[in-house]
Parts: sequence; structure tokens; C-alpha cells
Amino acid sequence: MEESPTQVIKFLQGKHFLHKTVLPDRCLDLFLTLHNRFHTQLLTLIQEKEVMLRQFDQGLIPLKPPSPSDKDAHPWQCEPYPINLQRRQVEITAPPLRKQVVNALNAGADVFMADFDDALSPTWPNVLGGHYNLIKAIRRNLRFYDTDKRKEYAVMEINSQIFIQPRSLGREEGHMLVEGLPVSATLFDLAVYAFHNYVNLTEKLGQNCYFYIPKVDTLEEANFWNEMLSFLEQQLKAPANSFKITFVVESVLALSQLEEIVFALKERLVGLNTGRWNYIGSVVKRFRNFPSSQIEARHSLSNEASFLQAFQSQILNIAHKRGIHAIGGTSSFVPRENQPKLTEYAISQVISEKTKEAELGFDGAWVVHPLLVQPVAQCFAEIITHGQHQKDRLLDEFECDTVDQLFPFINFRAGELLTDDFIIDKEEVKNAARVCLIYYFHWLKGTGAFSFDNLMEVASTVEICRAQLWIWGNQRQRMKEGEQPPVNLEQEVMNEIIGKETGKISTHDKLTLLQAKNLLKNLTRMKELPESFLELAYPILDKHQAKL
Ligand SMILES: CC(=O)SCCNC(=O)CCNC(=O)[C@H](O)C(C)(C)COP(=O)(O)OP(=O)(O)OC[C@H]1O[C@@H](n2cnc3c(N)ncnc32)[C@H](O)[C@@H]1OP(=O)(O)O
Ligand SMILES: O=CC(=O)O
Repeated sequence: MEESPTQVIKFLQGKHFLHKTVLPDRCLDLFLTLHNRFHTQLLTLIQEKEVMLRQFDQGLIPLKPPSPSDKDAHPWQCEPYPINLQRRQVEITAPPLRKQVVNALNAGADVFMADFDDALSPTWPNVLGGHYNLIKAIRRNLRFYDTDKRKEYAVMEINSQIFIQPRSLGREEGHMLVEGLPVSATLFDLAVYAFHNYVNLTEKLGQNCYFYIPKVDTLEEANFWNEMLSFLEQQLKAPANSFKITFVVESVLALSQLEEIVFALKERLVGLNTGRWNYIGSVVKRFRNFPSSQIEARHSLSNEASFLQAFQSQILNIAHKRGIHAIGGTSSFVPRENQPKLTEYAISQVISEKTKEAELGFDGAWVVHPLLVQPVAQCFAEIITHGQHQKDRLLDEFECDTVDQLFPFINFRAGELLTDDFIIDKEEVKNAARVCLIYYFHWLKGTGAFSFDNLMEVASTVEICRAQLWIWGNQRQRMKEGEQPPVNLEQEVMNEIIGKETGKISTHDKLTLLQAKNLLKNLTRMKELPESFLELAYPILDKHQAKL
């Protein structure tokens, strides 16, 4: 007799009250089918990628700019795609929390993207709750009353196209175990979302399962996503290639293979997105072995930096050449309800950035707050006066034929940075430490996106700070404070800064603050830079409630 999923699958925290709705047996059956088909292949893929990243970091794999392959002898385009995805001028993103889902769907954006990857702290209630909120919202019966706000929240109509960003390959869902081991978070998100929503999306909303694909480094990973989605379509008896994807370009390596990746995904690809924050993080991580990191600290880095301009233009050109949308990235300036001055400032910053993107030729952009939807819609409407996009535009003047043009701060031939007199300002080190500490504190308490100093903080923005702190500390970066002579940023000095910044955070929850401090200290003093903060952070997130 076959084992039922309830016999094979164990839950670390026992049965949550949302299990019945979110994880009925038929959904777990679908998950197990995917798990059995892909889990081992996924583990191998991740191991191979780790080896490849190590080799790249040792300078054993040469980097190249994205270049059309010989397939271009027969010019090709991505498949035409649904009419309802032609207009994507404003896309609002939010973690799939109850209030955000309602507000995002009611914000008037062309697309709502629910982000399970960078914006959600993956506690078990958050993950189950996130799927539950989407199930209810897509059925147009997500409603509740907020007693503090004295406000009724309800999704009545859906005029936005719905995407989710599942968790990236390599992430585990540690609350659900098969044969005693954590399952893949990607497979979990794909199976649960498609199982519950495919029929309603297609039959009631005229949409389909649409996914944003995050943090892919290699062509092999892109192919793997394609295989998983094809298999899922077969299981649900959905037409082949009807599950559409937008690929977030956010890694140095993916950028260099972007033509090949787009070709591999061409039957289901409907856009490329500029994952600028993760891309900066990837640049910081991948070039860390150069003598010092000359890339400016995250808080001083502007979108005008030439390597970011080159990044944007590559995405725009490749997308448009292949007939798909180019979607601009996220400005992290965030309005504050009830703070008109800050809001005015944030909106003006976002408008200035999005106007430049629209003028360059982008077809739309992400926004991170409902108050940004109308201003950004206007930026694009002023430029795109005919039709819904501007896919016919290319940027001839921004062709990059060499890696020096993509990464102008590195002298690839000599294997060094162009200058080595970069001295980090102590204020930047303090800023980076403060952002990490506050983020880890909130994340450990279950919040994965928040506004701090008028900026949105999510995993991707904070990862830049974390990686830069590691580099500065481990390469004994010279640090200056005012007019004093520079000192080497030794680990002891780093720890002292982390300690002082922790002391400035006022909270009654001393235990979580201590956890956040220790997490940052451990992350910055590891001999090898961890690829993601999750390597140390996820094992300590809400696992103490185990009741197997
Ligand atoms: C680089 C990247 O990875 S970007 C992609 C992932 N990032 C995200 O998804 C982050 C999206 N943004 C957010 O989560 C939020 O804007 C935050 C956390 C940064 C700030 O939110 P808040 O502190 O609640 O802002 P504020 O107090 O101004 O919110 C006002 C109202 O707007 C709502 N709101 C704010 N941002 C969003 C959003 N993105 N989607 C839906 N509703 C939102 C709030 O829920 C609040 O609703 P209410 O008035 O009904 O209570
Ligand atoms: O995921 C988006 C980014 O900017 O990073």
C-alpha cells in the first residue's frame, strides 16, 4: 500500500491551524510528486553551482559580457504572450501579508508581485499565511477588519495581473520534512501556489500562474526552472508553457549568460527585470577577492554609477531585441503615511529615477508602496504615449563588448582594481552595521520588509551591507574617522562598532537583539564569506518551537 503524504511528511512545529486549508492531502500529493521528481536533481545542481562559484571567485572561470550566440544566425524572438501581460508600467511588490495583499491589489497597479523570497521572513506562520492570503485574495474573499485602524479591508475586484516570486533555488523549507530532511522551499511554493490557484486564475480572472524567477546564476538553473514549470503544468493538465515567467537579472554570472538564458526560456518568458539591489550584492560578493572593494558603500552608491548604467542597458537591449518587456528596478526611497515631508521627498526621488528609466526605454518598473503607484504610472504614461510598452526601442550607444565596460572599476588584465587608495569612512561602516542589526532583529521576529531612515529594507538591500562589512573586516580595509589618520579595520574594531551600534537600539526584547548582534558578528568573522545571511540566520528562525 502506498504511503499517504501525511505518513511521509512531518511538520517541525506540528499541525498549524492553516494546514487544513493550505496543505490538504491532494496538495501534499502534488508536492511529493514534484519532490520525488526533482529533489535529488536540485541538490546536485546546488552543489555544482557552489563549486562553480568557488572556481569563479578564484579567478578560474573567465567572465564575458552577454553576447549573442551563433543561434543569432537565425534571429529568434520569445513566443508572443498573453494580451493581459502587455501593459506592465507599474508593478507593486509586497510580502504576501494580509494587509499588504489587500492594499497592493487595490492600489491600481498593472501588476502585483507577492514576494516570498526577499521581503518575507520565512517563519512557518508567515509562509502558510502568505499562501493562505493569496488563495483567499484570488477568490476575491480576503477580507477582515482592523480594529486599531478601524478599517475594513477587502479585495473586491482584481484588475492587476498577479505574479508571485517563489523562494529561490537552494532555499529550504525547514518546517516540513521528508525522510527527516527539510524540503525545497522553491518546490513548496510552486506546488502550493499552483495547486490552489491555477483554476481560479485561469477560469475566474483570465490570468494564469505567473512567476518572477529570482537569483539564478547559471544557464543550468534557468533550464531547471523551466523543467519544474513544465512538469507542474503537466500535473495540473495546464497547456504547455502557459505558466509565464519574468526573469530577475540579479547576478554577475547570469548577466554574462543572459542571451543563452533568454533563449532557454523563450517559450515562457515575458520580461526581464532589473534586480538592482541583488545585482549590487552579487558584484560585491563576486569581486571580493580583489585587493579592496572599491565599490562605494551601499548608502553612497547611486544608480548613476557606470556599472549600474551598463547593467540597465544590457537588460533593456536584450529584452527588447527578443520581444519581451524590460522592467526597471526598485528605488528604495519609501513614503511614510502621516509624514508628508518624507513622503514628498521619497516620491520626488522615485519620480526622478523612474522618469530616467522610462526615457531610456524601459516598459515599466517596480514600486514598493501604494503611494508610488500613481506618480510612477504618470512617469511612464508621459513617455509611452502610443501603445502599452516601448519594446521597439534599443540603446545603440550602450552596447558593451568587453567586461571592462560592464565593470569599469576592475582592471581585468592586471587582476586588480583600478585604484587601491580607497579608504572607507567610519560612518559608512556604522551605517552598514546598524542596518544589518535592525534588519536581523526584525527578521528574527517575523518581519522581512520595513522602512528605516526613509528607505525600504529587505534581504537584498541588507545583503549589500553585510557583504561589504565582511570584505572591509576581512581585508583590513583602511578606515578613516574625520581628520584622524586611517586605521586598519581589524576584526576587533569591527566588533566594537557592532557592539556600540547594538547599544543604540532601544527595545525591551533584549534576547532577540542579542541574537541579531551575535548573528552579525558571526557573519562578519567567518573565514569564507557566506553566500547568504540565511546560512546562519535560517537555522535560528522560530525552530525552537519544534514538536515533531
Ligand atoms: C529590492 C527588492 O527586493 S524590492 C521587492 C520586495 N520588496 C517589497 O516587497 C517591499 C514592499 N514594501 C513594503 O513592504 C512596505 O512599503 C514597507 C514595509 C517598506 C513600508 O511599509 P509601512 O511601514 O507599512 O508604510 P506606511 O506606514 O507608509 O504604510 C501605509 C499603508 O500602506 C500600506 N503599504 C505600504 N507598502 C505597501 C505595499 N508594498 N503593498 C501594499 N500595501 C503597502 C501599509 O500596509 C499601510 O496600510 P494601512 O494604511 O491600510 O495600514
Ligand atoms: O530583487 C530586486 C533587487 O533589486 O534586488
